[in-house]
Amino acid sequence: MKNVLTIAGSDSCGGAGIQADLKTFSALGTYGMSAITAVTAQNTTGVFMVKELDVETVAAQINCIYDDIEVHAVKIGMVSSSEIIETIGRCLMEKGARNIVVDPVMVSKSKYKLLRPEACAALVKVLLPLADVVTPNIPEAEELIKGSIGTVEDMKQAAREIYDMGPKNVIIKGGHLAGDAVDVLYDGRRMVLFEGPRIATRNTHGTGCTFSSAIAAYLARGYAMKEAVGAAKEYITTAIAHSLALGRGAGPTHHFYSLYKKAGLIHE
Ligand SMILES: Nc1ncnc2c1ncn2[C@@H]1O[C@H](COP(=O)(O)OP(=O)(O)O)[C@@H](O)[C@H]1O
Ligand SMILES: Cc1ncc(COP(=O)(O)O)c(N)n1
Repeated sequence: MKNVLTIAGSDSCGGAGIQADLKTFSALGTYGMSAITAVTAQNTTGVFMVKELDVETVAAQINCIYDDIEVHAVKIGMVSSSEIIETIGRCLMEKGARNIVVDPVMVSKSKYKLLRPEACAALVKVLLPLADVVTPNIPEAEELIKGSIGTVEDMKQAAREIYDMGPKNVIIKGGHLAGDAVDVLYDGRRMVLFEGPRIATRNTHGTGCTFSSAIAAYLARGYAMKEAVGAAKEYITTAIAHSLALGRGAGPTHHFYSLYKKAGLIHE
């Protein structure tokens, strides 16, 4: 069994954040662990409250996991303040963490700011250089490069610019553009495109969390980066295709569809 850690925010409605990450880790046959950075009160219609944890609590969660259990990959999601970002950076360096996936969460689909504006610089300075891969969506990539992205060519250029900020690989996710759902992976030498059909649904709460956690799970299982991203793309496409129309807003992805289908529990 491979063990994967998520360092992220809790989403009370279970569609994004820590909850999406742990479901993804389980569905992909890995053992999931968590260090919570903030507790959010949210549902499919929006984020209603955010309570950041203090840095001692964040550090203690990370340290006690690394002191006891082998961590084969770690995914970092919502980290709202510079202090928490710096603490995570320090802990991961001290513990020699490997297979680090950074999802630079900034704003929720429901338009709530999950990263304090002044913490963006710390994210770039501390987390990007530690990342084996960073996975911005289009608005996050635009914020990082301070420019606008409207085409796949723009995504490639953004990937080059973000690569220069220090991560070993960059994926720009195309979920926010029109047309097919195209993601671009850049490793400093080659640009690889992952193309999936765009699924017509409003139920995309937690897609970015699910995708980055799937990459972490596959890296933990020993996949090379390109193969991990390809497998994660298949996973997220299936999870969106069978997403759940829960609540009055954007419903969540379905993590157990592939497993249930294989077990003969789903008949279509
Ligand atoms: N409607 C959709 N149909 C198919 N794939 C999608 C759709 N929306 C997003 N994706 C894919 O889901 C993954 C997460 O992307 P995105 O939604 O852009 O991230 P985020 O949740 O961070 O905004 C990417 O692989 C993207 O291409
Ligand atoms: C705790 C937490 N982490 C991340 C997201 C982003 O997910 P989305 O962009 O789908 O709203 C979220 N809404 N909540």
